Amino acid sequence: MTNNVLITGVGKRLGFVLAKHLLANKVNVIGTYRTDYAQLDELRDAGAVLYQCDFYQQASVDELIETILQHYSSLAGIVHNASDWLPDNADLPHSEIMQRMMAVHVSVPYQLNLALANLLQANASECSDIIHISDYVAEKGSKKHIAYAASKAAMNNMTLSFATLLAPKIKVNSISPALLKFNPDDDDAYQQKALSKGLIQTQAGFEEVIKAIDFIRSSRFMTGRNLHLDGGRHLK
Ligand SMILES: NC(=O)C1=CN([C@@H]2O[C@H](COP(=O)(O)OP(=O)(O)OC[C@H]3O[C@@H](n4cnc5c(N)ncnc54)[C@H](OP(=O)(O)O)[C@@H]3O)[C@@H](O)[C@H]2O)C=CC1
Ligand SMILES: Nc1nc2c(c(=O)[nH]1)N=C([C@H](O)[C@@H](O)CO)CN2
Repeated sequence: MTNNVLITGVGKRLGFVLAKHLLANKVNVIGTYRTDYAQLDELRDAGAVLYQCDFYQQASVDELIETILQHYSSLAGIVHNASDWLPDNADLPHSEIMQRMMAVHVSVPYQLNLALANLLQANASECSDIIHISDYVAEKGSKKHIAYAASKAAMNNMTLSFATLLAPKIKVNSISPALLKFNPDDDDAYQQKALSKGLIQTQAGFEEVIKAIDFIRSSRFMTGRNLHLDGGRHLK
């Protein structure tokens, strides 16, 4: 029985660690990357099949879909992890910022879900999964990442629509983390401010999401839901 899981954005951080975790658990990982980091060879050596795809280039997305449909007859899951955390003051026109946020967090997951639904239906086991990796700010808003937060909110709305459309075989859920892991250029002041926003004032770590993904994949009943992994931010 094939156990193929497509993960988008496996080049670094959560996507990379998640791919390693699933490979270690005998999952056939199909990964997409934009930048070809040296560490991707670790995934290749562990058996992952990786495809380069820039979600900002529709031709690249079309090629990815065509390639997956040609090479695979079933999928056990899709994890939409790829994401670009663009601030509204990025050195781009606001029109481009919004277009990019909607492309990577909404349009491409939408296209992949519809194009690959039959492969998810063909999965031999009882259920298949679509997991949208969203963000706590989808429900809170963000004064510095307005377009990003809006696109993650749209992603959560797609969870509701696709869960209804694809039930009962395919479960569709969101995971909404906050503060998983700082980026290297986050200074101490920023880190302290970000930590102070939660009741549990620590970085969750990527393992928090990996455990949530393992739970969702083991569930036979949860669909159309949003797992909040946010350290109690909603109560501050
Ligand atoms: N880290 C955190 O604290 C939090 C993370 N999240 C969410 O969790 C998920 C993982 O987070 P994290 O690992 O930090 O994310 P990163 O921003 O570190 O990595 C995102 C990945 O997506 C890829 N990507 C970005 N833009 C594109 C594009 N246009 N086409 C194809 N791939 C692209 C990146 O590729 P490249 O390296 O080439 O740019 C990278 O591999 C994301 O969905 C994020 O929004 C939510 C809340 C908190
Ligand atoms: N694609 C990304 N999305 C987000 C990131 C990131 O690094 N890449 N980081 C965050 C932060 O954790 C923020 O919530 C607090 O610093 C949010 N989304």
